[in-house]
Amino acid sequence: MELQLALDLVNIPEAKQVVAEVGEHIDIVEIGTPVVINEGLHAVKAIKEAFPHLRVLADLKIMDAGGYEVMKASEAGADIITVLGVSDDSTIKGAVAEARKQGKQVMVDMINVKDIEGRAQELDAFGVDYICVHSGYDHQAEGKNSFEELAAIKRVVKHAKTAVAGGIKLETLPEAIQAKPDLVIVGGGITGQSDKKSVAAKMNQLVKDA
Ligand SMILES: O=C([C@H](O)CO)[C@H](O)[C@H](O)COP(=O)(O)O
Repeated sequence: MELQLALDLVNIPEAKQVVAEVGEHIDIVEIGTPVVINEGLHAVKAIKEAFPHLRVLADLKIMDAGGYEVMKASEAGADIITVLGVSDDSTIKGAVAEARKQGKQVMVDMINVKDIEGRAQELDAFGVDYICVHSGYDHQAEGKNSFEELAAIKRVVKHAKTAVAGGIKLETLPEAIQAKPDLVIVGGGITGQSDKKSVAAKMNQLVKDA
């Protein structure tokens, strides 16, 4: 099991500072959607150049033009690029085809997918690399999490890796890892803490021991 740090509410210099602090305790660093909106793909390039040993995920949440957007994120240095599960099949297939060409990976974000199990089976057949259940900020504000959805995709996904994201904290991590996802994604649970390094180290230990 691996740990991904999501950077959402920072600019490029702040992102570098956080990764410098916790980098030894994470496997993947995510350039979050708000950062991409604010800074563009320069943020992906800057973090990949500064920390070449870490895999970088560009959380573009692609909804259309899958092939083109995966190509641009790949050029910026992203190793993994996100596409929305609610997108058209052709968008997802285009993203996967381009990722294969570029030697990159595609993560599908299942945010707002209604038939989680059915869609996960379809996505698995399209050859996506990761399927991620996710309670976004707005769902988190309503007290939701994705732990049941994780158990649901674990029942049906045969090839893709599984991931879980959305409001995971040190205290809720044991519940998140119960269904044994391949990847746990944590943003505010690390970046919102005063001692980020120690929290990241504890989370990484739990993830690696699971
Ligand atoms: O994808 C995310 C969200 O939609 C904002 O872009 C976050 O990266 C993801 O939810 C993880 O962050 P936390 O919920 O703060 O753990």
